[in-house]
Amino acid sequence: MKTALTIAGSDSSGGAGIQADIKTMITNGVYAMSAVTALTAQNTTGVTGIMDVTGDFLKQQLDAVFTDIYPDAVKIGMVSQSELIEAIAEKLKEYKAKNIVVDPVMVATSGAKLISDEAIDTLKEKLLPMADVITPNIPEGEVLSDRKIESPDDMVTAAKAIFEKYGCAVLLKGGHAMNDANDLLYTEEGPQWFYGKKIDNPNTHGTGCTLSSAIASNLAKGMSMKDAVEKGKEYISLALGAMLNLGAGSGPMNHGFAVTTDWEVTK
Ligand SMILES: Nc1ncnc2c1ncn2[C@@H]1O[C@H](COP(=O)(O)OP(=O)(O)OP(=O)(O)O)[C@@H](O)[C@H]1O
Ligand SMILES: Cc1ncc(COP(=O)(O)O)c(N)n1
Repeated sequence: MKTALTIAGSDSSGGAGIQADIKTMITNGVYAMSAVTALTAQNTTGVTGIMDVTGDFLKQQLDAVFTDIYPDAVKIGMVSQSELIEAIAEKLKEYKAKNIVVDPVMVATSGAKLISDEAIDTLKEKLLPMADVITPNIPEGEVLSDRKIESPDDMVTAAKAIFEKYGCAVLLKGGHAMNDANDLLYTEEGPQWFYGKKIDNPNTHGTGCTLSSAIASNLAKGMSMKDAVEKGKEYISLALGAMLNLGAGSGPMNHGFAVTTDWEVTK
């Protein structure tokens, strides 16, 4: 069985962060592991508290994982402090991690800021150059490219700028901001659009976490970047389309739409 590691924050409501990542990885057929960067007290209406782990403890978790069950892919999500980003960069280099997917999480759907300004600089300097692919949404793409993104043409210009600056593939997600759920992948082969039908579902908590984990799972299984993105997008469309409706705010998706309860113990 292929294996994947998520390095991210815990979402107590289970729709985003580590919990979304693990549900996604299981449903996509890989063995899921985690290194927790922070605990959040969070539900579908907002984040009420964040408690970061220490850099040393994050390193301990990464040592424990990499020295025992080596991950075939690594997904990185919420990391709010520079010290933690530095710890991740150091350990990924030490263990020669492969298939690194960075979701540069900055602001939650509910509006809470999930990264310090100083950490954004460290992310740019230390982590993005190590990534195989980064998956910014439109506001994150604006921060990383230093330009406004207001049209599909702007998305191409921004993704190219990010690709050239950090030397990694860029999946710029149109999901929240543009009319359709069209995402742009920029690689050394240039731009490629992945078209998606916008699903009329307000429950989009954790869509970014979920897509990046699906891509990491697909890379772990040996897919090309294009196939990993295409299949990842299919997965998120089905999870959103399952129309789960939980909580008072922007609710979670049904990550386990393909999981069956129709099993029995054979005697
Ligand atoms: N309503 C929708 N219908 C179909 N696909 C969607 C919808 N909303 C988002 N997506 C898709 O979900 C994926 C995640 O994109 P999105 O822009 O929502 O990321 P994000 O803002 O980082 O997510 P979040 O911050 O909520 O975790 C993309 O493939 C996007 O196209
Ligand atoms: C621990 C954690 N990580 C990431 C997100 C972003 O996801 P979203 O923007 O969908 O709330 C989150 N809310 N919580």
